[in-house]
Amino acid sequence: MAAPGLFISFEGIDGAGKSTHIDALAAAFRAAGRQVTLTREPGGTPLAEKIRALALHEPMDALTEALLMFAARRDHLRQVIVPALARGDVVLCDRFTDATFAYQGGGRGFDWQSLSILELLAQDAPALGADFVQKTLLQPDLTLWFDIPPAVAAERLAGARVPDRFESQPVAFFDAVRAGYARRAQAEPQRFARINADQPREAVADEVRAALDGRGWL
Ligand SMILES: Nc1ncnc2c1ncn2[C@@H]1O[C@H](COP(=O)(O)OP(=O)(O)OP(=O)(O)O)[C@@H](O)[C@H]1O
Ligand SMILES: Cc1cn([C@H]2C[C@H](O)[C@@H](COP(=O)(O)O)O2)c(=O)[nH]c1=O
Repeated sequence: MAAPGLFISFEGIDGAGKSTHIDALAAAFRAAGRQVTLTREPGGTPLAEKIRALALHEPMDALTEALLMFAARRDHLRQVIVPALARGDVVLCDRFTDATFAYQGGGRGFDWQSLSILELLAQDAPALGADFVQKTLLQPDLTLWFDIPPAVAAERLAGARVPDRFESQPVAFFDAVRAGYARRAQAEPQRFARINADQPREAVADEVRAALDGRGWL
């Protein structure tokens, strides 16, 4: 019998270092014989990538930003995530719904209750496909939260690329985003693994591997 699908998300403030570790984890799963779908949010489909370009570069208010994130996510769920999980793939996703609560909720100050309603709407089950039958919201099986002080992340990003709308925010914004992630992690401690990202790459990789060990996935 094919292995059931597995959904792992990678979260953290900009520059935390999550992208650095996604490819290594994909290689580990492939070496274990698993089919891997590597994707990201906002993005992952042609439509969602167009939304990403708008959300990262065009001026807009917090509600517009939140609506765009969920619109992109719905298309991504329909086109990529749900079909991949149904095939039995390991889905490695660079950000998912926790990012909306952390950035639009924590960072922009948008209220969490409204975000929860949008989350429900974006996952409206019948329209996600006949195979998508579930009673609860789709959440990752594991969320790796790369936690780092904003000043350290900013130093890593400095000069690396032209900053987008989020990357150009002040440290205080990322303090609030980080607090948003902490709140999500506290609410669902079994799903979240906090990775201390303020360490050399090898030490971070060891923590990532330790978070996977014991779950029987690799
Ligand atoms: N442990 C580390 N120590 C020092 N520098 C690191 C470490 N991990 C990653 N970096 C560097 O920090 C920068 C940001 O890393 P990366 O792009 O992986 O972060 P990210 O969390 O994916 O950021 P973003 O969400 O903004 O794309 C890169 O230049 C990367 O080489
Ligand atoms: C999913 C999601 C993302 N964001 C923000 C977080 C980042 O600043 C960018 C994505 O860029 P990355 O370098 O690929 O991580 O978008 C957000 O504000 N809300 C979300 O839901």
